[in-house]
Amino acid sequence: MSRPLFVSLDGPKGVGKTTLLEAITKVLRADNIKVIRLCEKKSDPFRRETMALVNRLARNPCMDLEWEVCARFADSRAWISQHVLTKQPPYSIILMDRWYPSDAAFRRMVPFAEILQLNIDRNVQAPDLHVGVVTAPEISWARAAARTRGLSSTVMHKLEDHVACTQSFERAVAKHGWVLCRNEGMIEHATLQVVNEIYKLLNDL
Ligand SMILES: Nc1ncnc2c1ncn2[C@@H]1O[C@H](COP(=O)(O)OP(=O)(O)OP(=O)(O)O)[C@@H](O)[C@H]1O
Ligand SMILES: Cc1cn([C@H]2C[C@H](O)[C@@H](COP(=O)(O)O)O2)c(=O)[nH]c1=O
Repeated sequence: MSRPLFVSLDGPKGVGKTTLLEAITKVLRADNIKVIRLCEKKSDPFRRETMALVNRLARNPCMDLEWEVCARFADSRAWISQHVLTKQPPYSIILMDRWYPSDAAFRRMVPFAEILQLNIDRNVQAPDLHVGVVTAPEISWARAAARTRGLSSTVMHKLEDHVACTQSFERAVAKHGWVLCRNEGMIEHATLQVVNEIYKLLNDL
């Protein structure tokens, strides 16, 4: 297959997505594979306005605002799909830090399935391999808090919200058949699991 293979890693805060992406990149590049590392947050030209809206939603939770937030995230991903993903070189692997349904797992009012549909309706590119990274919420919460940058969340401040978000990701992974990667153990184990999934996919193409 000459088009790039699109792999996304998603999951609650602090589960180790960035750490894992770095480790996977090293392993693949050591095998002479062209790896393009992307991050939804940094590829999105409308990010500042959207996060301002997410902040407003956190202060004033209501259905209309929540729909607006979901639509904006989906619009941004449609933009990235069209202007960034299509520009990547053939025979490469795109590793994306967060993609849909990231925001869906943070939402409490708009149903998960409807947020997925918003993305599908806008032709947001679906990943070839969708990896949901999780840990027990207490572990990711503690790991995130111990980082120099801390939790680094604009709106996520309570462990109970993080627990709900983790459960939401776990349900989505099970329901949609995404690859579940538990990262409670050593990072090398999680890395090997995801790399093996990527090689399986490459072999099947
Ligand atoms: N398997 C592991 N064992 C121990 N510590 C780990 C493991 N994986 C990641 N960590 C550590 O956990 C912390 C959170 O990891 P990381 O920043 O990669 O998470 P993240 O999912 O990218 O977070 P965010 O969603 O906030 O961007 C980091 O300090 C990282 O070094
Ligand atoms: C905390 C939080 C996050 N999101 C969405 C916004 C992005 O798509 C991701 C990234 O969040 P991060 O803080 O950069 O890890 O999640 C959200 O929609 N609502 C939230 O409360």
